Amino acid sequence: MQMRFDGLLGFPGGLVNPSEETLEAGLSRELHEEVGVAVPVGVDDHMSSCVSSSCPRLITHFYIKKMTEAELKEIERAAVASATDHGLEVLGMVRVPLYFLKKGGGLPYFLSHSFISNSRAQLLSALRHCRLLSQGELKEAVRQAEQMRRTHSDDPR
Ligand SMILES: O=c1[nH]cnc2c1ncn2[C@@H]1O[C@H](COP(=O)(O)OP(=O)(O)O)[C@@H](O)[C@H]1O
Repeated sequence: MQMRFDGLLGFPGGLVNPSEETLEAGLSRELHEEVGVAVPVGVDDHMSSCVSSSCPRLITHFYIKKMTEAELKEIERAAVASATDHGLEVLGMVRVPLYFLKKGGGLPYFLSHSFISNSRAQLLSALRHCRLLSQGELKEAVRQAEQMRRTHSDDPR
């Protein structure tokens, strides 16, 4: 995922006007700006679509692209070295911790942060779809994250 300019976590991507280009062409263009390398995206990579709760004229389309660790590392390097949006719209790529540590560390803590739009739900559906974590582990991570959020909101400031 990435840290966005507004301080929220989200996925690489952006707005596409479907009367001007296909969703996949628009996503490939945004990926090039945000991660600095060409990542070919096709209709077969489409995972889900959803009307945005914040703006009914906006539809969020989510794509999953499987890659090797070497490909991921190349993207991480390019995101800093050559992405035109680095330091502007994107403040850095982040890896999602797919493990549990004591006291909610790892995935639960990650999920307790703030995410743009429905990207948190998109992350959870991708982890489920790719079977990177079991249904039980995901439920437990969400439960611990909610508990942590409640604790934080009680913190005196
Ligand atoms: O990772 C994401 N998942 C779901 N929706 C997102 C995500 N990132 C951005 N959005 C939605 O898309 C809208 C446009 O995002 P953004 O302003 O970052 O696009 P841009 O890169 O074209 O400027 C946001 O207001 C938000 O509702």
